[in-house]
Amino acid sequence: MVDSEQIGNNAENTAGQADMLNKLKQSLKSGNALNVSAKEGEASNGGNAIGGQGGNNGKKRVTNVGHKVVGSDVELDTLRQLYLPKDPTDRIVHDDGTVSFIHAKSFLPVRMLRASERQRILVTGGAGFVGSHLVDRLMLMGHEVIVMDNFFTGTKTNVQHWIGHPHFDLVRHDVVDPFMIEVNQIYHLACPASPPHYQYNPTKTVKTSVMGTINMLGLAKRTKARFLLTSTSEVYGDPEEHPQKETYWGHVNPIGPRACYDEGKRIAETLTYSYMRQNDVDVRVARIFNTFGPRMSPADGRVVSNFIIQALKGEQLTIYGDGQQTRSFQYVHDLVDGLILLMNKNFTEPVNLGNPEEYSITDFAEMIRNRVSPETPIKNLPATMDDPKKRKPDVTRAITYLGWRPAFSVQQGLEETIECMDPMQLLMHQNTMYDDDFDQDDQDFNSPKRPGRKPMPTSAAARKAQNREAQRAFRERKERHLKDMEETVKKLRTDRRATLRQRDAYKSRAEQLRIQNWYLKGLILTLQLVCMQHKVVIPPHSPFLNEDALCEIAKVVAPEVIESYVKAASPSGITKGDVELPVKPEPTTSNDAIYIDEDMAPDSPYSPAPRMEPNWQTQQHKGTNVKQEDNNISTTDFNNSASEQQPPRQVNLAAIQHIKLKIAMDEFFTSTQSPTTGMQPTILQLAVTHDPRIDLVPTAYMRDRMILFQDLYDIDELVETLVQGAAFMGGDPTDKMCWLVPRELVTKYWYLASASHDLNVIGSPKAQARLAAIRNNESNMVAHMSVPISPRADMGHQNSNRREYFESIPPINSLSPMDSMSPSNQSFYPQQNNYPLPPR
Ligand SMILES: O=C(O)[C@H]1O[C@H](OP(=O)(O)OP(=O)(O)OC[C@H]2O[C@@H](n3ccc(=O)[nH]c3=O)[C@H](O)[C@@H]2O)[C@H](O)[C@@H](O)[C@@H]1O
Repeated sequence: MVDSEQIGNNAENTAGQADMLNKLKQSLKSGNALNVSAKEGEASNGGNAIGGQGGNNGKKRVTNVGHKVVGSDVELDTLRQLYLPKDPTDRIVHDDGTVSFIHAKSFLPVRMLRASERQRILVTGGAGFVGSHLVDRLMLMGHEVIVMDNFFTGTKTNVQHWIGHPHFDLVRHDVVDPFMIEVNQIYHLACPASPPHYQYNPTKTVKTSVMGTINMLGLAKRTKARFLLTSTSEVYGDPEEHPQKETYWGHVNPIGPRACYDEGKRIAETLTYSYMRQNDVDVRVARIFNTFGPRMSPADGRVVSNFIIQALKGEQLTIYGDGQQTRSFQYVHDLVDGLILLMNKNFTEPVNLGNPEEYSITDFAEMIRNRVSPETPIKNLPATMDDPKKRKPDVTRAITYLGWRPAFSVQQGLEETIECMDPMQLLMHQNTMYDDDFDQDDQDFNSPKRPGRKPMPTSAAARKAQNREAQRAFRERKERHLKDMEETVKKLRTDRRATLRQRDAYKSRAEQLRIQNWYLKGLILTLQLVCMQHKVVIPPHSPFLNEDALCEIAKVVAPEVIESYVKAASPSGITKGDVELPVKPEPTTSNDAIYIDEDMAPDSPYSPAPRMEPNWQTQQHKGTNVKQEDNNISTTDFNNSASEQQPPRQVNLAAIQHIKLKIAMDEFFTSTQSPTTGMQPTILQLAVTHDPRIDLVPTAYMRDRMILFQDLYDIDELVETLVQGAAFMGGDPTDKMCWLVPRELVTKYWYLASASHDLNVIGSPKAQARLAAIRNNESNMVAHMSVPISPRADMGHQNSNRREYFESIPPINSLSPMDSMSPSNQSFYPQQNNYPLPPR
């Protein structure tokens, strides 16, 4: 269990790690943090080496590596360019999490070799830690290199700086499977080398060692290539001889956890020499001792990378066992030198390649701790099984036959390795697949989960459980996604239906407007023709003719025209004497004022100035009380006498009525598509000046009468009665037969109706049939039965209004016969039934 205090401390540690690493790097460059005492020309082995043959005492700081004799010599700085961490220049990482790769690439210069000197070299495992350094050197030497790797422990990043080079090829291939290629040399490195890696899948490790080596030896046999096997110090097992010479046969537990690797390499050596003896394959065998250097993965699990990372992160250094076991560590460039020398020298016996600088693991841990972070604690964990107690190479053979000895001190190698640790990689390196090797108590971090693949559990059961969990999560995600999709589709369908409905409504409205437009154009044309016929000059269009305009018009038209206009606009319709030009109304702030258009309001900045409405727009209406409430305009108290004192109102009743009538008429004409000849102006309309509202009364007969008797009635009251009470029964709206009007209209304004028509209509079978149909709600006519003209009546109200309206009508046979044409004779009208009659 990790206690909460420790978690808190660890969280702080994590936050400061990036800073800490950067500081370390900085100070490392200036040689301070690690207390590095190794200077050029100064002997140094850190004082911890157990010493031995070929020790590093007195070693100079290395600046050049390789051997001229085989052409592998190169400056260390050149190699450093290939592995020192730097910002990648071949890509641009974008803020949205995408990356653009740039193809333009420059490579380090490689040696120019004659064709006869240039070798085609296959490096199996060439993308791994050791393999990639070998590839760098072979490339710089001017050879053609083919890297084969299955990327189990290797990465493309290790060799990416050569990808695209004409001398370089990269093949993703598992060496367990046969591979055909024409080559001159084969460096066979492919096999995981770190104990946690090779013990992860022991069977695969054995297959890789055995089948991989057979495949490569077969290839060498066929192509007559020279074959170099990278064997290991592990073939000596837990050695009883110290230091280990190549002649020592080893001490290996064939059934232990390390056997897959130890025995695999031993059989690989057996196979190599079998092919040599049996098939004349030109072979080399290198027995590699513990090696470290740049490009070691933070997840490698071997002691050098583990200790460096732990020290850099301020974690406990983990020593397996008592720490008295020894190892000899060599820097990777020395190993690569040895491998190239071995390949190119004529020596077929196995050769140890290692640095005899020997350390106990405890000493090595303290050395790294003291040089990186002295406060870092060291912790002992249980020993791993079959862990060799000591290991140190006898490199006499390498010195004698190859002229090779390790050049790098462990200190210099460590400096370079630490310098090359990528801080980002270190921070990412938490909870690796090997965490299970440690007790839970030893987990320094309870780090937040990182996105991406989970670490691979070590046990098969845990892997299965992880797979099951992943599959379940995937299923759930899929189901959620499908559900979301279904809902989206449903919503889109609903939206589509609504949009289609709206589109249809717009279409039909557009069609109505088109017809209305056509009709209005026709009307204007007709009016123009009439005006031409009667030599009337049409004044320019203006919603309100002001004083100036009227004076202007008066210059070109007869004075009677102006007089007519003013007369029509005056409330009484009577002018006294000379023409009375309308006066400009006083601006009002009364709440009762109704402005048809906001722009026409006196206060509006858009109001045309000077502007003067005709008087009829601002008159006070006798007996009429118009209120504006919730946009509803109600007219009440028709019968109030003129004597009743009403406060003066700036009410535009005439304009409102005009608009109501106009809207209603538009509706009729667009819905019924009836012929409109009935709306053509009558002779009286053309000849006699009259209130413009009369022009909107649908029946010509009624219009004429209204003009004739316009001095006898109150136009406002009459129009209001029509607007509120007239009902359209369908058919041609200009046909008086198609209208029902309020009873009041017939009784009060009897002179506007025709008694003979009344008789004819009521007594006619046609009227009876119509009314019967209306009452029974059967006729198609009912479907487009119209309604009170009032624009307030929407469709929803129309039906109920209509029903109530016609239900109040008695059966036709109960009506009293009209026995007189006299308007004064009230028996002429169905008194008791109180039902309205259509206008004549
Ligand atoms: O590096 C190498 O060249 C060699 O590494 C391994 O050999 P081994 O000596 O077991 O390598 P490490 O895992 O680095 O272990 C070295 C010693 O350090 C100890 N160790 C390792 C890791 C750690 O965190 N703590 C720790 O005490 C191990 O128990 C062992 O005693 C491989 O088995 C060899 O094939 C290979 O040649």
